[in-house]
Amino acid sequence: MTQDRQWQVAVLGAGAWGTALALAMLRAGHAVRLWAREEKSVAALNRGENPAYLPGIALAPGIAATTDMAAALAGADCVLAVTPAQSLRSVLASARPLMPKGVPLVLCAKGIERDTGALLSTIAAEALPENPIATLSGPSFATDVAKGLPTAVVVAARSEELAADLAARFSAENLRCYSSDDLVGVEIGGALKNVFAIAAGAVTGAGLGASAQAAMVTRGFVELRRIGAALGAKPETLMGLSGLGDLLLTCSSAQSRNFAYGLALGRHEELAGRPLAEGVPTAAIAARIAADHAIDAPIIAAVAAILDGTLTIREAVAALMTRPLKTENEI
Ligand SMILES: NC(=O)C1=CN([C@@H]2O[C@H](COP(=O)(O)OP(=O)(O)OC[C@H]3O[C@@H](n4cnc5c(N)ncnc54)[C@H](O)[C@@H]3O)[C@@H](O)[C@H]2O)C=CC1
Ligand SMILES: O=C(CO)COP(=O)(O)O
Repeated sequence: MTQDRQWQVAVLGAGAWGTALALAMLRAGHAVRLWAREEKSVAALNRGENPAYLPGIALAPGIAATTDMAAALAGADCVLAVTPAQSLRSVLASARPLMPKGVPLVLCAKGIERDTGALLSTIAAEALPENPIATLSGPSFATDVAKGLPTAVVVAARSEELAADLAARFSAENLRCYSSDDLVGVEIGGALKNVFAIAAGAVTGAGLGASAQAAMVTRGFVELRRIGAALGAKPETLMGLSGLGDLLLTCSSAQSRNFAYGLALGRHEELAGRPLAEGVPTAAIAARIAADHAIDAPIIAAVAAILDGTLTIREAVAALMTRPLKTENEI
């Protein structure tokens, strides 16, 4: 990488994904400052580890971790927002007075704001109207990226030029970034797949079989496309990495925290204190968005009802299996 392509990148959020992306940015040749909420995370990160979120993975030297958001953001050419979706609004409110003017803000969380139904790009546009917004999504477990395993993601922005520039700057030997001008489509794919990953885990946990699993993921994908269409996503985006790609990954692997959450749900195990499962808040708001748009989304509605305790998995399956018959291609 030539010197003029080297950026100062600020990463806000030092959990599994923020740390993995900080490493990816280093590998792509950038200088990286990583903002963490907790002092103890900073001390560990500056020792080359993140035992709370990426246990057992040695971090290459070069990430400058800090709890001082002003120091993290000072002089940044680009900012990655990598805290959970439900905290984005408050994190960006803190960043607002410190944010370098005009630099791209790349949203890396996957979710929809539970209380308002706002997409993360809407929250960001309200909080930081002077910064161009992009999103990075796709099938990418933090541990895989942190270990430098080959991974492909998509970077989207309304400006095709910005998306292509970010994708080129973020790509490295083992991180291949495609670009897209479909910001909303990429966001929706990443947010909604988490709901189906919970459902897939629950199907497995409840012992409903591989056939049920495939049917659920396929029909879930129909619901994702319906909601995507209503919110302005391009259909082909949802057939790509952030959509089908991330569904394939997280609906088939207990490495996914959403799948693991569903697995615990299906097995009637304790749910409190589990790692972050973004699909939990997103299921509730996605069900409301579907209802508000009169979109038929029975799997999302079932997941939301199971999570709020008003439906059992057994009842959900019975209801889904006895819905009126229809042609398959009704979108
Ligand atoms: N872990 C993964 O494999 C991937 C995660 N993502 C997405 O990235 C986002 C973050 O996920 P992870 O880093 O994996 O989560 P995590 O649970 O590993 O870490 C979350 C981080 O955010 C911080 N945090 C939590 N609430 C906060 C708040 N209110 N204010 C400031 N900081 C706060 C925590 O201290 C922690 O450092 C999620 O939306 C997730 O869906 C996307 C792709 C891959
Ligand atoms: O989004 C992810 C991989 O693409 C990570 O999924 P989980 O949050 O379910 O672990």
